[in-house]
Amino acid sequence: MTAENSREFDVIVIGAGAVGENVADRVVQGGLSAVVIEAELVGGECSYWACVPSKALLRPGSALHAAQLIPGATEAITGVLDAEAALKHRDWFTNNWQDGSQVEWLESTGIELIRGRGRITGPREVQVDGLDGNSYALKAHHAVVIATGSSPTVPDVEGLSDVPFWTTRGATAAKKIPRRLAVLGGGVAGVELAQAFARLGSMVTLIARSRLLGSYPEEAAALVLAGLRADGVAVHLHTDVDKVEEDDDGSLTITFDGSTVSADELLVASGRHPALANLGLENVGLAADGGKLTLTTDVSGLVDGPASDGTSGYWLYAVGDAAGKALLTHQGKYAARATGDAIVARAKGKLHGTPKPWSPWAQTANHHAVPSVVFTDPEVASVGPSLEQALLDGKNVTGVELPINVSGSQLYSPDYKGWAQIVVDEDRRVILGATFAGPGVAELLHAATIAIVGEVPLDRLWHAVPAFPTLSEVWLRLLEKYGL
Ligand SMILES: Cc1cc2nc3c(=O)[nH]c(=O)nc-3n(C[C@H](O)[C@H](O)[C@H](O)COP(=O)(O)OP(=O)(O)OC[C@H]3O[C@@H](n4cnc5c(N)ncnc54)[C@H](O)[C@@H]3O)c2cc1C
Ligand SMILES: NC(=O)c1ccc[n+]([C@@H]2O[C@H](COP(=O)([O-])OP(=O)(O)OC[C@H]3O[C@@H](n4cnc5c(N)ncnc54)[C@H](O)[C@@H]3O)[C@@H](O)[C@H]2O)c1
Repeated sequence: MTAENSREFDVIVIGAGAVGENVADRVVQGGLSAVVIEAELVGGECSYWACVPSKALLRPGSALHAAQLIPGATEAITGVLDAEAALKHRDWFTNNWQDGSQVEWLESTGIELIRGRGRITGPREVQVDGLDGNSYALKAHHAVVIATGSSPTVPDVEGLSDVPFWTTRGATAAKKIPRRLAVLGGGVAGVELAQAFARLGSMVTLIARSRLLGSYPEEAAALVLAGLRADGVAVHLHTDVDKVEEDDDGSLTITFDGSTVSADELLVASGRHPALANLGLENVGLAADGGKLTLTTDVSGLVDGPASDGTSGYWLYAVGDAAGKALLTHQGKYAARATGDAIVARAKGKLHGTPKPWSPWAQTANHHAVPSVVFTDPEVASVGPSLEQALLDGKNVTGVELPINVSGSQLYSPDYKGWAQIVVDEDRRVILGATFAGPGVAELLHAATIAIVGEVPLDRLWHAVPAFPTLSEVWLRLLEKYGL
């Protein structure tokens, strides 16, 4: 028996991942009412099947390896990783896939939650098939926000649809470590999870149709490749998978390049696309273009289309993975803060039209400074364009590159291997991009992000003195090599 509940809110947010939660938080802080609709767990992919569990699975291996690299500590290491304890730690980190604490937080902020699947039925209107069996007809006074995240893109490989395989959900929520794991895809998810499982005891084969980490500089990817190989991962690059078959004993045979590999599990990590299917977008004139639906948004997250054509005012927004720009939690949350604040500002008549760059309502950094970290060992930390990308963009730039070899890296380990690159805009003499690869470099990244966002002139950056003996001394070496 279903009851129809008609409700009205200032803002309706579809999807209670990290991004949806943040939009709702900002609008409520701005004095508007908000409801979030969630079909699965409050907290979304990052908390339960992505960032958090994958990092929990990687951290024991990187902690052990860091100790193994330094004389004095190496001698103290007499055992191997305890996979069962690592899985238990991962379970703790994901709250055992229970979202009670996140629901408590929602309640404490005054955001209403409706559990169910949301679907847009018209301008400012959302229908929810509630998990409680009820149906909800919701109306938004100001805005509907699509924060539905992304779904794995599964490649068209012969036999794949007939066999059981893991997407990143299967891998991050694994209950045991498979003896043999095959990984299809050499992007961030593929390399991180290949290393995590190799260090936890799996024999891992990674097959990538191009090089590893295609959007990062080759020198950085080469260090990650060496790290994977040192952990015993068999890596096959520039290789297409031809066929996947299930054997009588339940194992899988993967055929590629005329050879085969057997595996107990296959992880398909070949990219993601915005989760926009069955969202009712056709009801507001947004149809799939050539099969896949993507949305175009302005700097405030406003969807380009019927919602911004002036007929029904500004009301439809997309943020986070659903907007398809930077599929990263921190960048999605940044976009969420800007979108939430833009909705409030428009509701209060403080914002008309498109917000100015770098105003609180504009996601300007999405176009200049998106930081990302590949949490392998060695790590890769990058922000802004690589030299290759900047040159493709037609910028007048100089690249400065060097191996990381400073007192801080020697202190880290006598065998430390790292690489760094900065990209200098010659017209403005500021840094446009930076990449660091090596153990422990993730914490170097925010300095680069600040230098880029703040457009700090190189001559002033020269006065930012790195402490001795830290990895940050690489900044000084880079500026010296540039010619300061
Ligand atoms: C293996 C892996 C590791 C990652 N590691 C990192 C990392 O270390 N750092 C990082 O920054 N990023 C990482 N990411 C990316 C990160 O997980 C995403 O960028 C982030 O989760 C996006 O947040 P979101 O809120 O946009 O979407 P999601 O977290 O996917 O949330 C969307 C929510 O919407 C709900 N939903 C969807 N459709 C509907 C509907 N119709 N009605 C109601 N609810 C709906 C879903 O159930 C979901 O809860 C990783 C991704 C993967 C796959
Ligand atoms: N540390 C992090 O921040 C982190 C970790 C994991 C994932 N993520 C995010 O999640 C997103 C998805 O990660 P991902 O690794 O799945 O995507 P990705 O886009 O980084 O990599 C996809 C890989 O799959 C390969 N591929 C695509 N189609 C293929 C095909 N038909 N056959 C064989 N290989 C194919 C690509 O060449 C590429 O190597 C990323 O965009 C990233 O932003 C972030």
